[in-house]
Amino acid sequence: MIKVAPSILSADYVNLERDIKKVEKAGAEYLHIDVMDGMFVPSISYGPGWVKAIRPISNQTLDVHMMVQNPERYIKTFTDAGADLIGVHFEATPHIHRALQMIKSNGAKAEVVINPGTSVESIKPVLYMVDQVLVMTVNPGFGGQKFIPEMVNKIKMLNQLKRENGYHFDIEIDGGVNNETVKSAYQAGATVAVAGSYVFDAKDPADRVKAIKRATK
Ligand SMILES: O=C(CO)[C@@H](O)[C@H](O)COP(=O)(O)O
Ligand SMILES: [Fe+2]
Repeated sequence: MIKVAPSILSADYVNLERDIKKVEKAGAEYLHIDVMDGMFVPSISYGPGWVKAIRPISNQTLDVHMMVQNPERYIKTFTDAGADLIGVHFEATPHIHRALQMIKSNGAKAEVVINPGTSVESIKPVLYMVDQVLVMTVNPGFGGQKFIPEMVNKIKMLNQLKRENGYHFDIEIDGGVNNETVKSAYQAGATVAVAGSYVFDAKDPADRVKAIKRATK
């Protein structure tokens, strides 16, 4: 069964604690926190203050997706705030190896993220050192977009590289995930599913977390 990472981007910010408790109780192992800087992506979302505020009210893995240009500048701020896992985009820095090293040396799990237009080939040199790879299944910047099915092939390639080299990283998908789109990704080897609008735009977010899990039984 896939692990579920609800993205608070689509939660009710005024009732954030209530929404987080609902998905945690429903069995969501991760909480996905989308940090957007208005440069790497057009939107601006929230920063380390949110991670610090959420840390004491959730036992979930706090999964920080940094959509930030030159993320090295902020890694320590986010690990100090309580992030368990930090994702940095291959496209956001000329120093992806250094950025991943920084995450690990600050005590968090390190994730490399690739946009839909970036190949698996380009991140091969850092696969030996990561705890998780995030395959974007939409172009980053906004919730509520449509899953790009062509990305499933990248999951297959990553899964094969895992097998061939004895790597243990998780493979996460992010964007347009629901109880239907998750199926092919799971079959290809995805182990963690981010879902924002599908979970939080629903009347009952707990049901949606369970529906994603059921679809991958
Ligand atoms: O990183 C992002 C968007 O850039 C995501 O984490 C979104 O929050 C996913 O939203 P949905 O596509 O599930 O609505
Ligand atoms: Fe995300």
